[in-house]
Amino acid sequence: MAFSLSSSSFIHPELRHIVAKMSFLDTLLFYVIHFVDKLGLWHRLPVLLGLAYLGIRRHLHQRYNLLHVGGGIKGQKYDADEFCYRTADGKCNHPTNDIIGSQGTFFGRNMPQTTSNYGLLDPHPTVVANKLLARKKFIDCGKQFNMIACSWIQFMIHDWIDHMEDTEQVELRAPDEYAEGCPMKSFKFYKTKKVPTNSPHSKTGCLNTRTPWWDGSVIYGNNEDGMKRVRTFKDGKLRLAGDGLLDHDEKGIPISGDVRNGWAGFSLMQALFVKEHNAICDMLKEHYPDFDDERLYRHARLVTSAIIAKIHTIEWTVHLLKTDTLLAGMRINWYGFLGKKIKDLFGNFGGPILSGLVGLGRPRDHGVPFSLTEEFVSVYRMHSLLPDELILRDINSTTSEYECPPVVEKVPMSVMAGKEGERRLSQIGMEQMLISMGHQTCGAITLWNFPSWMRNLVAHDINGEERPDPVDMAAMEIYRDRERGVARYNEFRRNLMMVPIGKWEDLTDDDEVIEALRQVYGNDVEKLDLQVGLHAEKKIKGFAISETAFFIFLLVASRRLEADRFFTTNFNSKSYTEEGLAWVNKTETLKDVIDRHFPSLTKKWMRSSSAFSVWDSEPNPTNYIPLYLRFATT
Ligand code: HEM
Repeated sequence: MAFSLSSSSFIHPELRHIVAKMSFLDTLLFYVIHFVDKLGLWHRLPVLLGLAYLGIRRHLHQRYNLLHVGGGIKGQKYDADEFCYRTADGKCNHPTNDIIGSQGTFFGRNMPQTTSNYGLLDPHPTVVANKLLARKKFIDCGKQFNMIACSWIQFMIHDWIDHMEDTEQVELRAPDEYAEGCPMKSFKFYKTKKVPTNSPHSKTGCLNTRTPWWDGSVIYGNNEDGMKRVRTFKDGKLRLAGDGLLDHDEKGIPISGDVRNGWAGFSLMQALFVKEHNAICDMLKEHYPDFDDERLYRHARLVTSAIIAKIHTIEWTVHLLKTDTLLAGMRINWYGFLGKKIKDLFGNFGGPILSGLVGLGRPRDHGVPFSLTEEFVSVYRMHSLLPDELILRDINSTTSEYECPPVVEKVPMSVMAGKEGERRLSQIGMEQMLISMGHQTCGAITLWNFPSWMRNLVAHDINGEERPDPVDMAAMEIYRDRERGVARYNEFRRNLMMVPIGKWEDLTDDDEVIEALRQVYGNDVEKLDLQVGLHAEKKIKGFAISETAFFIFLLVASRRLEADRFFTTNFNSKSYTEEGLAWVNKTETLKDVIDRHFPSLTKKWMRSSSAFSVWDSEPNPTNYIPLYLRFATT
């Protein structure tokens, strides 16, 4: 039966082999989304139907787009009651296997490694970077997203993912005919480390040097040594300098959970959440005077990590994908269809749809142990969010309320990175930096917008030390996806059950882009690199990213919550304390966190509805949300 359905002429011929693997019921569900996809319709549907479409899609991705890598690594059972806190290296979170999700485990996959035979240099990454990625003129993303939003996502990336490097280097040398226009004729970098996996999907896999859980490792570190470095071992608190910013070691490297490839905006986010952690410690100590340093630290870490996850889910993502359907969808992920008020009153009684993923009785991994995936890394390559200059504003000006303060200086972003960035940040101070970033729009995720300064970038190693060989990040990103066997754009879409493109006009209506694509890839749409496709794709109104990238988010954003014991079984007062849970519950937005530490700052400077939108923009009109969804979205 499944065969006859899958071979139906209704299904795009290139998707039939995927459908052939499906159960009868899933094939029927696939028909529904495929029908909607063919009409290009889901984002125009009324909210409830849009949510139903996304619900079906997520279900199918959970069934067919989660592949476990590294079956050979055997973990052990452990006593979950004894480890009812987030450990330094991410061990002891999966209910029955202590290793899953810990530092140094494999990246998973959402689809098999590419089956295409294109070579690593076909076409040359430098040519792709020059012709399609390099910024000609800064393209901003309007009022939707500001530099705080841009720094926030780097803050998240450094919580979740980073590939372990090999000790062997590779050199990329621009072909002679293009060398002229290149910022660097050649550059060297370390290969990604590949290790045997014992998995059917891929013989080798890559290792994550960070803990993939949403555990705040960006401020707490990814192992015992990292954790010791950041703690004061007094009252549960973390180290901060006297000016409220991160402390530094004798070499000028910040003391924080992750110090690789940072810049002042990223460091500011770290410092803000260290402040939050320390404020939670104070609150807990007041309510529970018997708690010792260790207990205060453990509870405060759980609470801080949950606040970070919550802000990302119900605020940052909603601003990235600014549509009513996603506003409802993301809040339903946290609070459920019945909304916050009902959840506050009755707790989790209705399962994931009615009461949300958070606080579910048990973690759910859909039969595939939790990890973040290669494809997830690829869709988060969003360096075009970064501008070329940071615009500093005069916060002592007599500007009237909510007006954009005047510019005092435009500082090249390259200067704001690394140690020099840290030095500048301590001169600028937290408040001026927050207000300046709040008022600056960030870059749009589109072609010809890759920051110029990152094409000759001094990168940093895992200890925050400068690398001797600068790199062309734009070319390197193309190389990385190929090196890691991530499918190119069309194969990626097919694997996500999306209709592939047949010609360049299916991707974009921009003639200039089509001409440039032809120059680089000829008429071979299969050759199109994933990054180029994601950046060129026509966007859904309100979305700052492509639809193709979004379907990976749809799967992984839920998974980060529902697979984690501390957002499900252990999201309770025993692990978090009564007061800790109340702190998570009352914190809804980044503005709430900023207000806690700088009580008059947003009142004076922020007109926008969210700290992630440009601050002098008009607040959102109350979105049209149908009556039956009002309680879910407020
Ligand atoms: C000043 C800011 C930033 C600098 C200097 C920077 C630099 C770098 C460098 C050097 C790498 C490693 C490249 C490699 O060896 O493959 C990297 C990886 C990456 N960056 Fe950034 N980055 C910045 C901001 C951002 C932002 C805003 C995002 C947005 C999401 C982002 C997302 C990523 C991702 C997804 C990776 C891949 C990680 C992996 O391979 O596991 N970065 N970045």
